[in-house]
Formats: sequence, C-alpha cells, structure tokens
Amino acid sequence: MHIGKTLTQFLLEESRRHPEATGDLAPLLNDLMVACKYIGSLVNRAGLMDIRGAAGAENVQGEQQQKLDVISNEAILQAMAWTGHLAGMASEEMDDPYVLPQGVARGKYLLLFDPLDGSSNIDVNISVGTIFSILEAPVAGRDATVEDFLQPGTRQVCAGYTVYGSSTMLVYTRGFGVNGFTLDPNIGEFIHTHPDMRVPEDTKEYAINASNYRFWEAPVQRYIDELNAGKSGLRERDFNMRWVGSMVADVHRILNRGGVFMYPFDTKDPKKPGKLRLMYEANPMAFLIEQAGGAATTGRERILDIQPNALHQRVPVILGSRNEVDRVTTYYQEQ
Ligand SMILES: O=P(O)(O)OC[C@H]1O[C@](O)(COP(=O)(O)O)[C@@H](O)[C@@H]1O
Ligand SMILES: [Mg+2]
Ligand SMILES: [Mg+2]
Repeated sequence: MHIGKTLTQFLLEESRRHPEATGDLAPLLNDLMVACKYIGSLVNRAGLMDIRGAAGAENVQGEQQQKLDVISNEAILQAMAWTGHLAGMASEEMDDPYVLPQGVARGKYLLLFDPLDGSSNIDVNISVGTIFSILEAPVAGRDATVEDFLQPGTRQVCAGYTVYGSSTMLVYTRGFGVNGFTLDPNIGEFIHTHPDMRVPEDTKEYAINASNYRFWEAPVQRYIDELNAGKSGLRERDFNMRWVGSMVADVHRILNRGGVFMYPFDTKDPKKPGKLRLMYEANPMAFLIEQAGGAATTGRERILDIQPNALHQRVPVILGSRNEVDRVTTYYQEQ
C-alpha cells in the first residue's frame, strides 16, 4: 500500500515551492489540527457521551448554543492560546476577541473560527465541521483589537475547514490552490488525498433553503424558478437540489463535484442582512472556492472585497460553479 504525504510533509513542500509564502503557517495549522482531531473524536462519540443537545445558553448571534459548540470552542482556545503564533482569536461563540494569557508571547497571526458549523445536525448524526480564517495582525507582538480583525477577505493568508463526516477531512488554501487531506484514524495523521481541488465551471446541482422562497429578492426567485423549470424551461435541462444544513458539508460537496450554494439576502428577519457570518463562514469559504476556480458573491459584490464593519457581521452568500454564480450576478445587475 502506498501512503500519501502527511499534512506536515505537504506544508513543508508547499513552503519550499513558494518561498515568497510565509512559512510560519505550518506549525500554526498543525496545532489547530490537534484541536480539530479532538473535536472530530468527540463528534464521533457524542452519542456515547453526555455531550449532545443544547447547552442552555445563547451566543452573541442570539442562537441556541449546543454543548458541542461550547466544547469545540474551548478546545480550539486551549490548543492555540499557548502556541505563540497568535496575537488574538475570535469565534462565533464569543462576543469579543479572546485575550491571550499573561506571559505568552504575542505572535503575528489572527485566527477567526466557527468551532462547529451545522451544530444543529449533531443530534441526528449528519456531517458538521470547523471553519477557520487566518489573517496577519496589523501590529505583531501586542494584543489584537477588534479593528485589527476587520480586514477584507482578500487579506486572508490561509483558510479552510475540517469536516466530520463519514471520514474526517481537512481542506485548506494558502493562496496556491486547494488541497484536501483525509484523517487516517489508525495513525492520527491527515494524509494528502485530494490534490488541487477544482470547482467545475458548470453544474446541474444547487443548494438553497427553499422554505425561504417567499422572503428572497426577485433575482434569486427568478434564478431558482428557472432551475426548477428544468428541461421544459429556459435552461433546457434538469437540475438537482441538495441541502445538508451544514455549510461545511454543502461546500465540501461543491469542491468535489461542483454546484452552487446560496444563502441569499432575505426579508425573513429585517435585522439580518443574510444568515451566514462574513469573518468566519463566508470569507474562508469564498477564498477556498475562488482558489478552486469558482466564484463567491453577495449578488451585489464579491465577498472577498467586503470591508467588514463588525466581528459578527452577516452577509448574503452565493458561491460555487462560476457560470451559475455569474448568471445570478447578471440578474442582480438587470434588476
Ligand atoms: O437552518 P437553515 O436555514 O437550513 O441554515 C443552515 C445554515 O446555517 C448554518 O448552520 C449556520 O452555522 P452554525 O451551525 O455555525 O450556526 C450553516 O452551516 C448552514 O448552511
Ligand atoms: Mg456556521
Ligand atoms: Mg457554529
């Protein structure tokens, strides 16, 4: 049997191939993966332990926290706080950035994460994941302020996710394409199994929470109506629909076989200009999708160009196969 490259070997080789890239990311990513392996092992055994269900509290988004949301958040904080790589961390589950412990050197990176994405799926044994985005701190060596985190997605130096599915996988980019790794649980290593992942330009699969149809804007209704009309409509072919309810799992499918994923603007809750969070859901996924040859937009602007105004800002998201994303964008322009 041929064993593929480990994540550590791949990172070293990638740094050698791209001497312009910052090499310090390899140890950071390896430390983060220790936490993700731990989270994956808990997700796997959640039914055997008393860690399913609601934690009994709400996060800053006003959403019910699951026990595993809280545990996963804590696992990443503990794994990363003492490493010296970071000047700060921010998470979906914390109102404010985490302040590193006294006595730890402040490093040059900022880590943003969604510790457990799709967490309402844990109790029903459906794939969930962890999403992360890494930025450079504007000022290294001191505690990061909220403003330090508010950089557009184009400034990400690395982004990715782990998906806890039928196998645990890591998919990441440092701006040199997208690579996927499968955890071999027997040896505890992520092995390079998915080289240079690409999103095909065309697709016949789409993902959207169709129950929100009546709240969407006209361009999105027009686009989905056309897809649903199938062979008998303007598109003259049938489309298929998939919606996992974990963004990580839906994006993972698109990175493997194409598709378009949409959580567009809707009028369901006037306080929310979208459901997904810019800094630790939309930006990292947009970076991955663009690096794989796809596109990511709000309908009105490229996601990676958005100048953030708050840590937990929400944005509309339309991403995936380029020709489909471009078509929705055109409908917005024609509006
Ligand atoms: O409940 P809906 O409308 O299907 O929304 C599902 C979406 O919400 C999310 O679950 C939000 O993520 P969290 O579980 O991290 O809050 C996405 O992963 C997913 O795409
Ligand atoms: Mg999420
Ligand atoms: Mg989450």
